[in-house]
Amino acid sequence: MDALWMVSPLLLVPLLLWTSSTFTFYFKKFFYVAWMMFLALLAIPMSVVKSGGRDIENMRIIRFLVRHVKYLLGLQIEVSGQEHLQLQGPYVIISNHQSSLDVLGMMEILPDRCTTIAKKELIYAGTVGLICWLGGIVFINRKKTSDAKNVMCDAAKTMLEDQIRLWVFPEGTRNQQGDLLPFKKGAFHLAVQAQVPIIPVVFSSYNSFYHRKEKQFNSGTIRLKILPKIETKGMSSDDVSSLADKSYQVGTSS
Ligand SMILES: CCCCCCCCCCCCCCCCC(=O)SCCNC(=O)CCNC(=O)[C@H](O)C(C)(C)COP(=O)(O)OP(=O)(O)OC[C@H]1O[C@@H](n2cnc3c(N)ncnc32)[C@H](O)[C@@H]1OP(=O)(O)O
Ligand SMILES: CCCCCCCC/C=C\CCCCCCCC(=O)OC[C@@H](O)COP(=O)(O)O
Repeated sequence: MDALWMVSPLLLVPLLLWTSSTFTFYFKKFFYVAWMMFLALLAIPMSVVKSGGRDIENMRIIRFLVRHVKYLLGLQIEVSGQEHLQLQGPYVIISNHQSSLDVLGMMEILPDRCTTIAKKELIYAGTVGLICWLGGIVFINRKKTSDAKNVMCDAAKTMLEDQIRLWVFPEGTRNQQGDLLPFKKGAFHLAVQAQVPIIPVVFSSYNSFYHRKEKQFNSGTIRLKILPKIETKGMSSDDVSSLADKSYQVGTSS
């Protein structure tokens, strides 16, 4: 009987931990990173066997392996406007960027032959970095604008030569304020140089279930709205600013 009295409060500890929302926050964050690292570890040999190295077709493997992760985190993803992605050939997708959780929404709708532009630091993220490289992700150095621009100019050519679609986060960084930061110009130069349409995608705010400051990570729904394409045919570099402004307005009003 004495032993039971000593053990029962101890049994409460995991229960209290489990119900504490701060614990849930850290647990889910840790689990997300660890699980993605593990999935990347699986994806690396699969990609090497399938394509022999860096190849955009490896994005199919990544997309397939990531799609269940939302369930493990208690998230649902609702998509509208899927028909706007049913275009032939290359295009540029632009979307707002809130957190690394955006990868989940991205993999939900990622079209074939589509990869993304990311900061070069991501390549050092262990197995995740390696699978990003194998998936053909285009890395840019944000601290060296001229290098970043050159890489994106090359990407415009590769898009056409290899029939590739590119996903760019035109805010250039993560933003959790529920609004849109001013757009950088790279995505619009890219679309104009390749003369391909832009497809805006709007992620709903994560604030209803995820708060970094308050350490909250509850269950919730991510809504993805795919908007009609914005044409760039016939545009030149002089039109880039107005194209960026127009895309920004489309994004803020959706
Ligand atoms: C199976 C397991 C799996 C595990 C996980 C797998 C994950 C798999 C994949 C998911 C990966 C997701 C990764 C997400 C990562 C997201 C990011 O990293 S976001 C950060 C990086 N991205 C960006 O920064 C893109 C947006 N930025 C830009 O486009 C910028 O414009 C820039 C090219 C970086 C330049 O930046 P900056 O100089 O600060 O800004 P601007 O004001 O835009 O430009 C200055 C000046 O230059 C002109 N200009 C810009 N680009 C070009 C160009 N390409 N060509 C010519 N000129 C250009 C621009 O017009 C400005 O001049 P102006 O006279 O003022 O107009
Ligand atoms: C050994 C190194 C360990 C590092 C572990 C980190 C690995 C991350 C693991 C899982 C997350 C999977 C998805 C990763 C892709 C998301 C990357 C991301 O969102 O990068 C941030 C970038 O957009 C903007 O960054 P800044 O806020 O401007 O800076």
